[in-house]
Amino acid sequence: MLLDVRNVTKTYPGADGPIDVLAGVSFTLGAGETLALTGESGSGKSTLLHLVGGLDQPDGGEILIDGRDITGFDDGARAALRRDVVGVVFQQFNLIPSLNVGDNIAFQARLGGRPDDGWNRELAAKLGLEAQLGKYPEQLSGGQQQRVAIARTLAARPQIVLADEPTGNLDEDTAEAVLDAMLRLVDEAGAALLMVTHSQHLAARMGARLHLSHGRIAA
Ligand SMILES: Nc1ncnc2c1ncn2[C@@H]1O[C@H](COP(=O)(O)OP(=O)(O)OP(=O)(O)O)[C@@H](O)[C@H]1O
Repeated sequence: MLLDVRNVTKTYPGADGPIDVLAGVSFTLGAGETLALTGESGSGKSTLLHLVGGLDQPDGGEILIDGRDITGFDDGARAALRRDVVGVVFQQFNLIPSLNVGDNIAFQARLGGRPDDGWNRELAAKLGLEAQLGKYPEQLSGGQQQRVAIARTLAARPQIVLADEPTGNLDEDTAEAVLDAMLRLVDEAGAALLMVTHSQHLAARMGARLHLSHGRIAA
């Protein structure tokens, strides 16, 4: 199994005592599978994505990626995980202002030692960014920046794509096109996608759905 999340817990300190944001969450995600993560604001969706992406540590439970429990990883191993295995698309796009769109797209793949200009061009075409390749992030609209961030993540060919509302800033048609591209690319690359979305419509297009409520997965 590509991703195996077992009984993960995470507690944050709150004004009225500790808050059990995740109170024992378990699920699996295999190669080629897509999973929509839904739940009310504050239900712990971003927290869960951060844990799977190795950006934060759970208080309990195990997160196995390709059979290896990442919860015991040190900082170096977690950085390697994000460089080589897991790709994240968060709500902040974190594009590099001094690099043009083409170089932003290529950045992560180059960092991971997997540069592939043909794949980058294909991604730019699929995400409608061909005309923007020479531009800099500040010259782009929010939706264009979001598509560059998605292209950059997919360019590195991660086995697991984690996306936190990746189409949140986009109009309906563009959101649909971006999801089309992500699903197709995940399918072609045999990767897996875990995507937070508030859109029931987009969630319905994913292979399965995980609904978080009160720290647990609701049936
Ligand atoms: N670093 C932190 N310290 C303390 N509390 C936190 C921290 N990060 C998140 N929380 C709390 O944990 C809960 C879950 O937050 P999280 O961002 O995971 O929710 P979410 O489901 O992604 O929400 P949204 O849909 O609004 O993005 C919230 O109550 C939040 O205030």
